[in-house]
Amino acid sequence: MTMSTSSSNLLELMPRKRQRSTDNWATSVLECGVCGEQFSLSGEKVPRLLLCGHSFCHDCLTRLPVQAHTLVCPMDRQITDVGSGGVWGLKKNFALIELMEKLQLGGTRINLSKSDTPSNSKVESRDNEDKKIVCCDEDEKHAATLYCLVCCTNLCNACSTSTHSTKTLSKHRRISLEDKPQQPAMCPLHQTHALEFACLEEGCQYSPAMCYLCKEHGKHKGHQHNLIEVVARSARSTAAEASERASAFLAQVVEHIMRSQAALDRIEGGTRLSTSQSGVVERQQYSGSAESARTCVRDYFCRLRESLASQEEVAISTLDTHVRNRITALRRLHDDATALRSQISTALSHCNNVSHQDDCSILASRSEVDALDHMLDQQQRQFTEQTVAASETLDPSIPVTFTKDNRIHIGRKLEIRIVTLGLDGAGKTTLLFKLKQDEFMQPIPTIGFNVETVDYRNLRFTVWDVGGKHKLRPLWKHYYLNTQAVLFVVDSCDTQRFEEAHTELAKLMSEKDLREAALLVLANKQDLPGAASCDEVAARLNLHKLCCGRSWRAIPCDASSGAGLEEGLLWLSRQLVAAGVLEVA
Ligand SMILES: Nc1nc2c(ncn2[C@@H]2O[C@H](COP(=O)(O)OP(=O)(O)OP(=O)(O)O)[C@@H](O)[C@H]2O)c(=O)[nH]1
Ligand SMILES: [Mg+2]
Repeated sequence: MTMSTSSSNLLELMPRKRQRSTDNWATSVLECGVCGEQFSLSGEKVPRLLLCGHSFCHDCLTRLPVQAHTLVCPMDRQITDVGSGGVWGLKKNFALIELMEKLQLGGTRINLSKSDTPSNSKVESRDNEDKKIVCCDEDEKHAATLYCLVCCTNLCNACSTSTHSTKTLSKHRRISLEDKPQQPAMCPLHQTHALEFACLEEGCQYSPAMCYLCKEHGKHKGHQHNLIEVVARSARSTAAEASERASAFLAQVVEHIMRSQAALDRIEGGTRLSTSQSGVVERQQYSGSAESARTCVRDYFCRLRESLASQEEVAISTLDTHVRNRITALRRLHDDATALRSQISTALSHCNNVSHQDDCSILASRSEVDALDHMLDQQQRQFTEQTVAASETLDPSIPVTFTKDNRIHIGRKLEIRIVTLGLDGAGKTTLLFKLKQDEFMQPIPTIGFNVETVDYRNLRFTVWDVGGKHKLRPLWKHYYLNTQAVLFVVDSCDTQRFEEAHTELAKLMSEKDLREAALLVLANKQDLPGAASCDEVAARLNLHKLCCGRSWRAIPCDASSGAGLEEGLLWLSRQLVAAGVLEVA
């Protein structure tokens, strides 16, 4: 649509000639400048505000052309940004609405729509318009206000008095023009007869109105019928109900459009027009929720990078300290060896000299040579011992391993502390022996604890095995501190005690010191007939619920063959080690 077309449309929409008295200021202020109809508190005639300050009714605004989300004011041609929501997005003129409400409450004689339904307000304002153009039949310049039921004339007050001044005429009943009875429509076939009846036959539904002659002798003869006003009343009430429903539905849809538009604006952000204190209209950028979410993600990763950077610094400083210590130790070794070399060279040269002496002289030096030989022997033994002890210092490699919490371990073995718990007789000690010596031994019930180190790849597990007898269980808590993993052993054949095992495990899981510890449940004694499967053990111990949020695993095993132990150690190492030069995985 071009601007010239819109201008011609605007002309159509410009105010009609108004016939209201100018002294009724409230009426003229509360009219739409385009259609001249009165504003209403809501609905189609509600006043909406343009950027230039002019207000027009919603109905007229929806008929103005919208180009690139802008409207041109019909009064001063200033442009208003309406956004993608169109006219619905324009602010209502609440000041005007408030004024109308106040006038209504104060009883000012203005005809505000109370029903507020768009259709009602429209019909009402059109009715008002029509009523106003009824001229007095005696003098066309006057507006009629009365209707004489006898003379059937529209009269103004003055003409009513002057024309009905005689004794006979003064008795004529005159009613307000608003109450004037409607003129009955006449039958197109029998023009002297009014259309008084409505035909109720299905075939006549498109032209049901009929006069007496049509009903008695014409095409509706014998048809079901009723009085036209009765049928019309029913149709009118149906239409009114439908109008009310449509109005409510429209309001619902408009509300939905506004809400969805508001949600879109909130997500996308954009530009908002606002009026400063000095009255200047300004455009303000505002960010939507999408941008806020992006900022939140960026902040999170920024903090993560900062935390990683500081962890990296700590790790590098640990490495530097390690390297410094290694270099210092190597230098000391080197210096000691250099001093020793000098001592040995001196002794060597002395021995060489003595060996070339004559018989008498060599005999005199004999004790001195023996002492030298003894000293060399002693130093060589000491040197060999030191060299063996320093073999690791002489290894130039620097093995590095990282734990899951990004701590660094430098050296061949990363030490991990584990505690083995479970009911008495579950097989904890048997499993420990199997791990350590690869032997199936018949242990006696543990009173106190056993501790062993088990090397696995680049890890060194220190495994604490604590007695599981009922009276020893209160001692378990002394083994929790700094424990990185718990091995909970269950006798898969002892189904009667699964409940007891569940209770003990539940207590362990609530321990503060074990909050970060990984949990490996070993369903032991799988070699015995009647052993419950690992899944059954997991279900009976309710592991999925008990260990929610923790790193855990249940593995079937038997201590007699060692089956399942390798898998368990591998799983543990993967839980505790992130990466390293020797790579666990
Ligand atoms: N067949 C079979 N017997 C096992 C297995 N594991 C343990 N046992 C036997 O179960 C019994 C109890 O084993 P222990 O290792 O002493 O049990 P525990 O959990 O250390 O018991 P407490 O020290 O009292 O807490 C011993 O007779 C073991 O030989 C297994 O996998 N298979
Ligand atoms: Mg034991």
